[in-house]
Amino acid sequence: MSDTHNSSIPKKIKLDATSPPVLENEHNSNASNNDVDEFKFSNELSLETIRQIQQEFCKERNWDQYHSPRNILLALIGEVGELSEIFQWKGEVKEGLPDFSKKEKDHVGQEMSDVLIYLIRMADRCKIDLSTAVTDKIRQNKLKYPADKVFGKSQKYTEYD
Ligand SMILES: Nc1ccn([C@H]2C[C@H](O)[C@@H](COP(=O)(O)OP(=O)(O)OP(=O)(O)O)O2)c(=O)n1
Repeated sequence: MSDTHNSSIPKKIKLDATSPPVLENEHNSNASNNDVDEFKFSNELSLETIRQIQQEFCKERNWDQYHSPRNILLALIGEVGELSEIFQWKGEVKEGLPDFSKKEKDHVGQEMSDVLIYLIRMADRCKIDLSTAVTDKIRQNKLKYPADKVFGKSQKYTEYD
């Protein structure tokens, strides 16, 4: 059955060491429904779309001259600092941020967006295809941390036999 016919069926990401990441219907895998989180992002934006929007935003303002890789990196770190500021002094926070006000949670989303926008802009200015880099990195992570070897353990890969 085609993907369109199964759009309401939860999907599981399949990624092995040899093939690119694909979304496959759970019907076609051995995974149980418990493996799929209910929370998910909307499909509004891809990394490439954000790259184009930010490129346009900067062109319209004649800001390319300021957006050197180093300047963008500093701006990115500044935004990570702003994101950290929201969490500082709060101690450990619960998954889903149930104890945050709506205003605080919106603020978290805004600062995360700034971080992502600058990260994508930096990749663009460095001419690094971030989509491909992320795909490669996820593949490396899977090889470095085989599930059967590290299941339930949190050490770095260098600490395993
Ligand atoms: N020279 C700039 C300035 C801004 N932006 C874009 C990318 C970020 O998404 C956002 C950052 O804007 P601000 O520097 O105004 O930072 P904040 O939005 O975090 O505002 P504030 O520092 O008041 O919280 O705008 C950009 O691309 N290049």
